[in-house]
Amino acid sequence: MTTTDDGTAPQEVPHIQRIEVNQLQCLRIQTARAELLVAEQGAQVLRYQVHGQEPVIWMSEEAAFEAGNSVRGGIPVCWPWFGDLMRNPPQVQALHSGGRLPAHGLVRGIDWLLQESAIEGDSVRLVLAIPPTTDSPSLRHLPAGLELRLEILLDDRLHLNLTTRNNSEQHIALTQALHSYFAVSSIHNVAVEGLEGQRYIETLEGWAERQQKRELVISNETDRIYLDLPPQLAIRDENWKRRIRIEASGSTSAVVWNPWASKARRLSQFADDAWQRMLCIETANVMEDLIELAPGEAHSMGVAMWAEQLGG
Ligand SMILES: O=P(O)(O)OC[C@H]1O[C@@H](O)[C@H](O)[C@@H](O)[C@@H]1O
Repeated sequence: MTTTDDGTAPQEVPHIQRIEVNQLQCLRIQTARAELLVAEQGAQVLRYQVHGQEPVIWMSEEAAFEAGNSVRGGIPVCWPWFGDLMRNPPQVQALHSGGRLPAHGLVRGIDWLLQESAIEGDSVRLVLAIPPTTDSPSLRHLPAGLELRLEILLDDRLHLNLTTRNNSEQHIALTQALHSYFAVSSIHNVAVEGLEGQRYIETLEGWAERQQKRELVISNETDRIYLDLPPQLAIRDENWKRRIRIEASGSTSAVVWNPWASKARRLSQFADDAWQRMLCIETANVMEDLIELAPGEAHSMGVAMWAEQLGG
């Protein structure tokens, strides 16, 4: 039998393993090509890295992996509202009055339930769902019967698909995001492709509407909501000679965020210089791209991400 350097039997790939990272129960997936780590809390992707390459997804060196707190980095799920509830469309605000109203909604810090895990050839599929709203203290103000699940598929790419099903008896409105923290060689050496000519809301200057003239380069604190987007965006990274492709479905809005130096000092689980190594491009349904569902209706928002060599 072949053994690895530490004398243990090599594990077949793909495989799915349960591990604990500090206080969090996680699923670690290895395929011949890549590694993926997903926390049951928040159904949060914590790591996505193709073997031998720089990580696609950034994780904070100061991440705490604590129960009840969203981890800084990875891909938090924001639902059923994005950002500050008071900045959301009135239909979304109307649904929430009681209980805590934290930024980015209610599901980042709660345990999701693993509903499916399957190895299909060289790929691995997981499905996680929030608990029934009536069972969860944090969700009990939501209409009974509102369901949310995240399907995660790892093949040559990472695919996430977030589905809301309104099995309640009332009309609902929500905003949401897959809050992806991408890893970059240096924020000073990347450009975001695909935003040229698009409308955006500059949240740092009174939520004024602007138009993106050229390709976006980040040169100061950035917190913008882009609207009417085509499905394909990309981060071109000259130092790492790669382009991260980001392909959205069921979404025409995206949030682009980098805190830059001064806000970085005020963020939790975030090193003072970490802003140079990350860039959030968050596939979203926000502002006028909100989701409205009559009883019985469902909506899926997805993102696929992968890295290509520059020039390829
Ligand atoms: O610290 P949090 O709640 O994870 O939010 C981080 C950032 O998330 C981004 O999506 C927002 O646009 C920013 O305004 C916010 O600062």
